[in-house]
Amino acid sequence: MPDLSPPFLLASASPRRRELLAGAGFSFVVAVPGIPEDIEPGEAPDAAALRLAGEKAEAVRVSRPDAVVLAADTVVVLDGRALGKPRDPDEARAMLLSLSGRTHEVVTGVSIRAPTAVEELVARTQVRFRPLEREEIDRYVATGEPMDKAGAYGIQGGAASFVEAISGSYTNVVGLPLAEAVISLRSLGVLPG
Ligand SMILES: Cc1cn([C@H]2C[C@H](O)[C@@H](COP(=O)(O)OP(=O)(O)OP(=O)(O)O)O2)c(=O)[nH]c1=O
Repeated sequence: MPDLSPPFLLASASPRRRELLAGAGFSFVVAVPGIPEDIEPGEAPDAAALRLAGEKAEAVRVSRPDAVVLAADTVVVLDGRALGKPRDPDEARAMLLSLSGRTHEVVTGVSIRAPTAVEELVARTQVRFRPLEREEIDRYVATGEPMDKAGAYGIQGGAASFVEAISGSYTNVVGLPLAEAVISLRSLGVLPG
């Protein structure tokens, strides 16, 4: 895929987002937004994901108004409640137990800010977990992998075998819905074709 012109910035510290975007053939520079990522009490998960994606993009855009800035925020939604990253291993265990044997939704808000226009989207994917044994949850949490991930799991890692079914975008679950992002970049006119 050709380079974007103007310059393309990924406003993210997430190695997953970097890998997904690079794997899709984009050239970009990473800028870490460094903003607090708290969901406000009573805030709907979709609204929170979109707000946080917008704040991350804006935090980078203010110092680079010449660039196209892409940011995203992913939350896991169970019974209408957003699960972010676990604060500690106990919370990771509790999150995984609550997801066991059930279907949840993974929601990613994406914000793309170009010099003269903005595109925002929310992608949703349904994920069904098989029933999990307490021991395997303990073993998984002990690997440390859940700690920097929404819902305390990585579908691309040790939690792959937890997933019985998925409906919707896989890359959305990993943190960046690529097909939707490319469509938005096209409609901003910053991606040829
Ligand atoms: C559900 C799930 C989430 N995740 C990750 C994607 C995101 O990196 C993370 C959710 O946290 P986010 O706050 O969306 O992203 P981040 O803090 O890692 O990075 P940044 O805000 O700087 O862009 O969870 C996986 O890697 N695999 C999964 O299966």
